[in-house]
Amino acid sequence: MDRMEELGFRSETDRQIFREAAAPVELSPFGLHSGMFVPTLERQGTPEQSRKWVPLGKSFKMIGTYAQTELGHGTFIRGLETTATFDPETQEFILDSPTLSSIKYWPGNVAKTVNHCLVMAQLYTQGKCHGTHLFLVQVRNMEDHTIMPGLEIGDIGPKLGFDGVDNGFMRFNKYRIPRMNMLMRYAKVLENGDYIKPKNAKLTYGAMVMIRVFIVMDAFKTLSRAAVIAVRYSAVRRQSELRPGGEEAQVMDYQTQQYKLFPLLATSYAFLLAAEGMSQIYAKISSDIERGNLEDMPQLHALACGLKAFCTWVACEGIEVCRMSCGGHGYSHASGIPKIYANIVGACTYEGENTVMMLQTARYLSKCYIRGQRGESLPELIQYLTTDLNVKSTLGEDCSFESLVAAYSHRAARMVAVACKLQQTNKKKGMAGHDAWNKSTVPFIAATKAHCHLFIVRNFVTILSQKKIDPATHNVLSQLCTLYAVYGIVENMGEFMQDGYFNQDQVSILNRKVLALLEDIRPNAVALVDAFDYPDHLLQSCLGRYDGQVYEALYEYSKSSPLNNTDIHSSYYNYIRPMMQKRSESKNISAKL
Ligand SMILES: CCCCCCCC/C=C\CCCCCCCCCCC/C=C/C(=O)SCCNC(=O)CCNC(=O)[C@H](O)C(C)(C)COP(=O)(O)OP(=O)(O)OC[C@H]1O[C@@H](n2cnc3c(N)ncnc32)[C@H](O)[C@@H]1OP(=O)(O)O
Ligand SMILES: Cc1cc2nc3c(=O)[nH]c(=O)nc-3n(C[C@H](O)[C@H](O)[C@H](O)COP(=O)(O)OP(=O)(O)OC[C@H]3O[C@@H](n4cnc5c(N)ncnc54)[C@H](O)[C@@H]3O)c2cc1C
Repeated sequence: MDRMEELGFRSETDRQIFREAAAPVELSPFGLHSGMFVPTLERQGTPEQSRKWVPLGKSFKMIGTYAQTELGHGTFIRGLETTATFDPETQEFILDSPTLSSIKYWPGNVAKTVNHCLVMAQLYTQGKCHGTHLFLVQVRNMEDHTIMPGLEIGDIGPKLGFDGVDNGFMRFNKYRIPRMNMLMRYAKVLENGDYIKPKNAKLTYGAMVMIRVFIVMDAFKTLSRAAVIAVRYSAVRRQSELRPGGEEAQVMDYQTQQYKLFPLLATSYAFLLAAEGMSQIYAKISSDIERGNLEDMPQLHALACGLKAFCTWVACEGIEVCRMSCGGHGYSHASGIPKIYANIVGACTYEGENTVMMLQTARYLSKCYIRGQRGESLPELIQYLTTDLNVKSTLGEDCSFESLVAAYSHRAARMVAVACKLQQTNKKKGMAGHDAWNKSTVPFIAATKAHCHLFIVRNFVTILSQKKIDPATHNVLSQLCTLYAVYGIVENMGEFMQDGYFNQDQVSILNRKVLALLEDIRPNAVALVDAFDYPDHLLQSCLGRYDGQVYEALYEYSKSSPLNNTDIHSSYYNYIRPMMQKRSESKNISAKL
């Protein structure tokens, strides 16, 4: 923290880059403090509350996290059981964990690190429940870091990854906090206990929307790092004879290796641009919301949910492909890839479990579809829903951007229509609304993935069409954009072909194009990963080193393994030798052994 001050790092992005450089493969134990706790105080507190608490948070005089999930509920926020009951006599809220399932469980850094939490709890005042709200709660003594009386706090134990984060549990036993510790920017409890409700109850969910936007950028960062490692290693690794009797080939010269890695390289560039686009949309709409204009809040929620789920699912699958494309060495921590995977795969769950997030976007698409059918105007990003589904593709040998975007628009519009019609058919069969919805959610998930895929392809094309880029760079980026789009069609051909949108010749064109693009990109593959400019320190990979000295690095890495500190391990003396001695004393063992 002090070093960041010395270096004059003011922006959160610069600070995050510094944190990643300082701790390249472990998530910071202060990440949630900086990424969720402080921004939520800024956005959900009154001006007075922000003025009081944000400086304390930014100077680390107060260290906090976001404590929402409980043993019994993570997804269903309205089902959270922690209570915050207002006591007008003492002007306090009484926080309580009334049941075993209400114990806060999972909040990052709650176990040993933080001294404060933002706690999501059901607000009760004047005998009435007003739903979930956020409360600032001191959980440890500021002098000696002991747990405050009335609280039970601990670590939840080992996890798949996220080792730098002490996820914990926390139980409240009639724990009192001042009335003014409720974040009251949008909802308030007056001294007499009167509840002033917010313009929109979902404003208290704002912190999650913000982090979902961050996670889209995380999906890019993690996938691109794995791609850098795998592509560089594929340039160094020689294995097997491509030409009989010739020298062993760079594995990157095998078409199958190119088909594994180059679409992921293209996806990395697509996700970077999508994350930047998402961040710009978030900045605009969240500032509108802060000024009281909530009109685009549903669109922001739907886009953040959908992209967070789509990008983390694709990134995690892609990181695994990168690992496997490095053979045995990819399975070693020396490659750096297992750690990348272990730290990001949780993102498919945290900040909104991906399926549930996709269904939020699906719900928004369903409503927009109905509005479109009525001829009502739709937000620009959704206008494709009114695409004429009788139109066929005009795709030619050149696989133009226009024909590719049209294909993705058609696919998404068709799939949303199929899901909505199933939902409507279910209703006509007499199903209740919630059953008609539930019995159409599988097609809605597929349609929502198509919707997100369209956003990313269209965004990539738009940026290439609008940005001033030198011709050589534009040519290579256009190859990546075309590869991302064509590969997505080839890999999901059934969804594009179901209504005969492409003819047989066009399918052949696409299958030929994806292979041709692999050859086009091959000469620039290493340059395209070098362009991300990740220092070796950040990659922590013997396989992805900039200098390509892979075997030297692996040998040094292995020699440094703690198991090599002694030639004979204590297990020989404690177990192996006694076992062998016992065997050799046995009568039926031949002395000749
Ligand atoms: C550890 C390292 C951290 C590093 C941190 C950063 C460091 C530095 C900073 C910058 C760099 C950033 C890099 C960080 C990268 C990320 C790190 C993340 C760390 C991981 C920490 C994890 C934290 C957590 O997991 S916190 C808990 C998250 N929990 C959830 O997300 C719960 C998900 N569930 C929900 O959101 C809701 O239950 C729901 C939306 C699924 C349903 O809500 P419900 O009230 O039931 O509403 P529903 O009936 O479905 O819908 C009613 C209408 O309301 C609309 N709506 C719902 N939600 C919203 C919303 N948020 N906004 C707007 N509108 C909403 C919904 O659409 C309905 O509308 P309709 O019109 O009626 O259809
Ligand atoms: C690494 C990590 C860090 C975390 N950090 C924090 C933190 O700092 N603070 C915090 O408060 N929480 C944190 N969490 C908790 C996290 O937010 C929750 O785990 C997440 O919201 C998912 O909720 P859940 O665990 O209840 O899953 P569930 O919702 O129980 O998921 C189980 C299954 O049920 C399905 N499901 C649930 N609801 C529906 C539905 N309506 N329709 C269809 N299917 C459904 C899901 O798709 C899933 O397949 C963290 C979790 C992890 C893994």
